Order: sequence, then C-alpha cells, then structure tokens
Amino acid sequence: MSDRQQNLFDTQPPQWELDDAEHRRIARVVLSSGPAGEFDYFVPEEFADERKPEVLAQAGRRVRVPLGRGNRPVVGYCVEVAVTSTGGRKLKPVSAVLDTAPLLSPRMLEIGQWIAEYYLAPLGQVLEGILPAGVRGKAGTRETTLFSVPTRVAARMTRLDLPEKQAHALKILAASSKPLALKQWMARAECTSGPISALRKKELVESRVERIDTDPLLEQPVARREALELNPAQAAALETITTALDRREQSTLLLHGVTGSGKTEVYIQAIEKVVSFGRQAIVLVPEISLTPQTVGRFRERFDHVAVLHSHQSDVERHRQWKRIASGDVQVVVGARSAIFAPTPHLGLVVIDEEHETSFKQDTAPRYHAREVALQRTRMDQIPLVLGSATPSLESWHAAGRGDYQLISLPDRVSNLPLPVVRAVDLRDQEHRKWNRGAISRPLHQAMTAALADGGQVILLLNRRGYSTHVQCPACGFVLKCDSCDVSMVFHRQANHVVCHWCDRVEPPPTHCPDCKDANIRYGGFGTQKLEAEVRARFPDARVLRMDTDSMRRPGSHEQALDSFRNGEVDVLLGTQMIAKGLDFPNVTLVGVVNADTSLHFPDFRASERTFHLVTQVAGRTGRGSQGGRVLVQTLSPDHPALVAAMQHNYQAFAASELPEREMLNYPPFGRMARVVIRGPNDQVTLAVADELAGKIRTAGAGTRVMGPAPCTIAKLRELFRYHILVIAPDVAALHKAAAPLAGKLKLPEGVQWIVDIDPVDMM
Ligand SMILES: Nc1ncnc2c1ncn2[C@@H]1O[C@H](COP(=O)(O)OP(=O)(O)OP(=O)(O)O)[C@@H](O)[C@H]1O
Ligand SMILES: [Zn+2]
Repeated sequence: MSDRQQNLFDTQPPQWELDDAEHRRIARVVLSSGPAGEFDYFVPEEFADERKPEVLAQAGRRVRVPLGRGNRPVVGYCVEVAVTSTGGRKLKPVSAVLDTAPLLSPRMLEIGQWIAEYYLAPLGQVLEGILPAGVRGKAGTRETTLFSVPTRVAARMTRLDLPEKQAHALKILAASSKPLALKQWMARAECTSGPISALRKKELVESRVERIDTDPLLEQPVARREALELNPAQAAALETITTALDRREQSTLLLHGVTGSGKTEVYIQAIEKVVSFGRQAIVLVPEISLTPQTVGRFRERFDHVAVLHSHQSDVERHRQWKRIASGDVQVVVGARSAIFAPTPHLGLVVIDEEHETSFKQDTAPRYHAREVALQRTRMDQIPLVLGSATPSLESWHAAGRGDYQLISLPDRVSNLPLPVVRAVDLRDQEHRKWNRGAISRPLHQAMTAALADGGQVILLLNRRGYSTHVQCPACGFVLKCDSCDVSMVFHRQANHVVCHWCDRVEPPPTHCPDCKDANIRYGGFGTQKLEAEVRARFPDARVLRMDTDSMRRPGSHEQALDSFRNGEVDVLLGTQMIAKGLDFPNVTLVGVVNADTSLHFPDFRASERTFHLVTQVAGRTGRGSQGGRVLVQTLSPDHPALVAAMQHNYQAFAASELPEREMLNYPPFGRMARVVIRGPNDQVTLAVADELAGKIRTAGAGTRVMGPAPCTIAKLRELFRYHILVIAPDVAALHKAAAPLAGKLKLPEGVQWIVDIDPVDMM
C-alpha cells in the first residue's frame, strides 16, 4: 500500500487493534455513472491476497459492487483501500475486481480528485472521463490462459507415474523459462490437448489468466535530424528553461515568441535535456496542429515518440497508453487529454499555442488542460512551459503578477521580418461600388500580384457554408432552425439549408414561408461562396477550401496541407483551421476576408479571440525569403484589437484589453463560473434558473451573480436555455457561491443544469 493511501485514512488503527471485529479491509469506491459520492465496501479475503495480484482490490482498479436496496450490480473505481474501523456500519462486500492491474496510478487519482473538487464534478465521472475508452475496454488485447508447473510438483516430478505423453508435456512446461499459452505448449510438446487436459485434471499444472496484445505495435523508423543552432534569443530561452529544470521544483514559464520565432526548437532542446535525465515530457498541441508535420519534427529528434489524439482507434490509443506507462516513450505529443498520459517519470510539460480554446473540454469534466498541467507539474515539482505568439490574457496577467516567468522571443528566426499588415476599410464607398462580392479591389490586386510572382495565398473566412442567412426582404422573416434559436445556413453543394448547431437539414425555401413572397434572399458570405468567387475571379488558380465540411474524411486535413506544401494549390481558403501553426515559406499573401465576424460576438473574450486569429493567420506569411503581406478587410479598422494585431503588438493589445476586464472584474482578474439550465418548457426552466440563482446569491457573499438571462443561443435542440454567471474575486469565493450546486437538487422533469468553472464557451 502506498504512503498516500495510508495517510488518507486519518483513522488508521494501531497494529494491536487490527484483530478487532470492527476493523475490516475497506474499499472506498466512486461510481462511473449514477449517484455521486464515495461508497465503502468490505473487501473479502479473496480480493485481499497479495499473492494473487490479478484479483487484488487496490486503488486505481475498477470493481463491481452491489448498489442500493436492490443490490443492483454497478461498476466503480476503487480510490482507496485500507484496514480501518467500520464505525459499526454493516458493509456490503465487493463482488468482483475487474482489472488485473491499476488503470490509474496514485498520482492520476490525485489529479482526478483535484479536478473533481475544482470543477465540481463527481469523481467517478472524472475518472471515467480521463481514462480513454480504449484503455478501459483494453482494446486490442485478449485474455489468454498461461500455464506453469508449481514448485511442489516440480520437486517430485521424477517420482510421478504418468503416461508417456503427459510426462513429456509436463517436462517441456517445467523446462520453459516463462509460463506458456496453450498453443505454445502444445506446439513445443508436439502433443494434442488431451494430455494437457489430463495434467490439469490431476492438478499438476497451474494456470492464470493474462492479457496479451493481439498484434504488436510497429513503429515506423524516421530519418533523424540534427539540432538547429539556436539564435541568441532562443539560446537564452533554453537557458531559462534548463535552469528551471535544474531547480527541481515547479515553475511556470510563459514563452512569448512571435509567429515564426522558432519556439518548437526551444521545446525540443529542452526536452532533450529532460530525456537525458531518463525522464519523459508531455507536449500538448491543439488537435488541429497534430499534423504529420508537427509530429514529424519530434520523431526526427527522439527515438520514442507517442502520439495521442481523438481520431485514433481504441486499439491504437490503448497501445500508446501502455507504451507510455511502461516508460519506453520519451515524448508524448498529443491534444488536450494527453495531459493524463501515464508517464512514469514526468520531467516537463509543454503547452504549445497555450491560448487555444480547444484546451478546454466542453463536456463533463469541463477541465482546462492548462489548469490540470499546472496541478500535475506542482505534484511532480517540475516546470511547465506555456508557448504562444498570442498568450491568453490569463497567462499574460499571471506573468505580470510574477506567478509565471516570462521569456520572450521578439523576432523571427534568421532575421526574417514580420509581414506588413494593412487594413482594407470596407466602409469605403469605393469598395462598395467595386462589387457585391467578398473580395475588395485591393485584395483582388494583391492576389493577382502574388499569384503572378508564383507565391501562394491564404484567405481566412471564419464561416462555413454558402450563404450564412436566408431572409425575406418583403417581411423581414429570417429562416431559423425549428429546434434551435439560430439562423439556417445555405450549403450550395449539398443544396440544403442546415443548422450548424444541431445539424438539422431542410430543402432550401424558394419563397418566404411566412408571407409567401418569392424574392427570398440568400445573404452573407460563407467559405463555399468565397470559393466560388475566387474561382470566378482567378480561373487559372488552383483553389482548395478547408473547413469542417470539406475535411470530413479522416486524413483529408493532412492531404490538403500536403498538396498546399507541394505547391499543387495556389489559393488555400478556409475557416480558422488554416490560421494555425502552419509553416509554409511560399505563402506571400494572407487575406482576412472579414475580421468583424468574431469581433462582435456576445462574449467578453470576443476582442481577444479576434486578436489571436488575425495575428496567427498573419503569421502564416513572410516565412520565406520572398517576404509576405497581409490585408485585413474590416468595417472596424480602428478597433484596438485589430490595430494591435496589424502591428503585431501583443503588449498594446493587452494594455487596451486588461483595464476593461479589470473594471468588470472579469477573468483574468476575477474567477468566473457559468451555470446553464435547460429544459423543454421555457417558463419552468426559467423558474428553476431563478431559484438556483437565488441559492447562489445566498451562498456567495462578495460574489457577483448575474442572471438568469437567456443564453445567446436561447434554444438548442428543442431545449430552452438560461445561464447564470458568477464572478468572484478568487477560487475559494467562487466555490463557496457554487456550493448549492454540489448538493442534491430536486428538478422538474426534463430540466438539467451544468456548471462550467472558468468557462470559455459563452454561447
Ligand atoms: N535557430 C534556427 N535557425 C534556423 N531555422 C530555425 C531555427 N529555429 C527554428 N527554425 C525554423 O524556423 C521555422 C519556424 O519555427 P517554428 O515553427 O518553431 O516557429 P514558431 O515560433 O513555433 O511559430 P508559430 O508560432 O508561427 O507556429 C521552422 O521552419 C524552423 O525549422
Ligand atoms: Zn438546430
């Protein structure tokens, strides 16, 4: 038993009391679904025998236990086992131990516990959420029975009177250095299963069940590459990180490096140091960046790299998980959930593009990988490196306060300049006269020039579909989804209108459903319409569109990026998935088709998102010797977030945005929780929301409670939605206000609520 488990039972009895009938071996269990809370069960002798590790009740393994009056069998995670007082309670026994070894290490249980407390989620649900399904289901393995000769039999083997075939089979098994599976044994002994069954009946052999891989993992060898020679800023950054590694205590380093400043090379050289100590590193990147290009950069430099992402099969994930747990892997590169990778001796965690919203999980448990990483590195006393050209204001503010150490890479590698960014003011009459399309005259001219010089062009438009709304000019009717309070979007290729929230699909209307006017208009620009416009304007250019509609097939994302890299595509256009992390030297022009789409979102982070997006997409150009330029089409060229993005001036952005946040005590100053209540009946849902808001107000003195108010998407999938925002000066106050949410709440039929701590999604 580990130290931790003993410590957790504060009633650990002195040795002489262990015989007392009141003292029992007790397993504390949390359920993976169903009622929250911890349940104690008594551990029968058969699951307490250290000599039978495959059925030992132990923290981190799953068990089957009887629940409730009907003793319904349910599955739960054992989180502690200790010999302790039953306190006079009558405990039910554990019915079965389901895992032959712990699925969760004591450290992972500790992290799970932290997540449960911080994000107000039941521990069982958290543990179920942090273990990949393939690991829980042991995908890609099967159970096999292994045979061996017990010592008591081996000692008297010569004296046994056995038929010849049985004697031979037994001799072969005794001579084997390892237990043998039935097939192996039969092959070596050159016998049928007959003699083996006879030996088993006579209890001359022992058997145990083990899991083996159905087919082993093969790693593709990759050509190795030498380390790059760091420029002085990179060398200084590396020096700071290695000093932090040598301190052997937790510290968080914020690596603020402009786009193309060579952050990845700094991470790699820091990890080389970690690996030289025999430790492992975890590198988190946004899912979308898990391209072969990114993964390849690590594979070229380390022998053993594991990749974890959500498109992997269960079998693949399980294999990677086991490889990591065995200590064979030096570097784990993965998306958000890779923060739970079971590295035995973690030495460093790196989060690249740390500002990305995809690091926050949008289903329960609603954790942010950055917060989890902070906890995990604290538990292990190791450094955490957060890298970005556009750090989140949370991280920037923490650095400003001195909680994080700031490292800067102010320039691009090889003295490449940052691209010149110019605004195209769409309010300008001249642009309006020029056309009704999405591409202004200056952007058209810049594209012509770039293509004529053999350069490549990236166009960003953060809206998919063809027309983003369908409206009747006669009566003003806007076509909305029947189930959701959002506009339907016209998709021309499929020739239907679709709800981007619930995927409802309908035929496109030919006249207004309300007033029957035949002039119904399809307005607003989506990526499909932009693609049509580009093809019409530049008939000779090879155009590729990248958005979630065109990238549905597995592997299509990589294929698209490959063809762009190989110069088979001249114009790459798409949603934000083209804005990030790509390193293509031949891109000489980036056009932001409409910078306003994200600027006026009803979300306190709208400016920050816009700043990130424009800065990041601008960073995709000028990465080669031909230089590069950026045009940003906007109706708000004077907006501080856009002005700062156009000047590549993160500090200016932070200086304009932080005071606004401070005034309202929004993050990063205050802490926020968002409670969403949804239900099939509008009035009932609102009444529940009102009641909850009242309870929260009572519980949290000193916190600001806003709402309930209808969510921006006031109806989604037939359910009405209200939200309550709680803003507190610190986490403790936030938790105090949210305390009513932790208890049992009696809710009317169909009404549900969720709580989101540090919310990112405000819709
Ligand atoms: N010291 C160096 N000398 C020469 N080239 C370098 C050096 N460091 C990095 N590079 C190259 O510079 C390019 C940009 O580096 P990298 O992609 O790491 O930048 P980044 O800071 O991560 O950019 P972004 O934030 O835009 O993703 C890469 O092609 C990389 O190989
Ligand atoms: Zn819908």
